Amino acid sequence: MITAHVVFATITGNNEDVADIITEHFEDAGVKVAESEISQTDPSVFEDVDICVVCPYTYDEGALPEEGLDFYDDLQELDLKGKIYGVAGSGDTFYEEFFNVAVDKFDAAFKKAGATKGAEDVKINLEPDEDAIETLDKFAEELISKVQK
Ligand SMILES: Cc1cc2nc3c(=O)[nH]c(=O)nc-3n(C[C@H](O)[C@H](O)[C@H](O)COP(=O)(O)O)c2cc1C
Repeated sequence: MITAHVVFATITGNNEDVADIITEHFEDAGVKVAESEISQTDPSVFEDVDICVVCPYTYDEGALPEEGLDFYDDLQELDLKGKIYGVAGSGDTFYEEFFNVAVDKFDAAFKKAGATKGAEDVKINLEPDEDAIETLDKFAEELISKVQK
């Protein structure tokens, strides 16, 4: 059975919604999945699953979630060779060049840990709408198919 862990950081709920959509897709596809909030999670949980996902918000012109800084630092120190990862976040296009910068930063952290990118980064604007849900379903599907290869 394929296993996955989805970690989210949220202030107003949008990234929890993003994580819920991905988690539900995994469940419907028969993937054994856990979902947790970033400050309550040690990144070493990723060592025990096939698919690793982070859904972060971006704050203060490109800043990572404050409560996720330890997680972010520790993630880069892990050895995640052979793991499939994906990053999907919600930001706000109002912030222009800083739009969803935390997604790029987590992508770099997973790369540093040696994990394999299973799907392109997803950058959602605010609350996920119908189009965003479709994009997130595709994202989850791609991650699963990458494991099956
Ligand atoms: C003070 C402040 C700063 C923000 N800075 C950024 C930013 O630099 N880039 C971005 O994409 N979104 C930024 N946002 C928007 C949030 O990332 C966006 O509303 C996101 O959907 C919040 O996710 P959450 O509902 O999971 O907390 C900012 C929001 C606030 C209130």
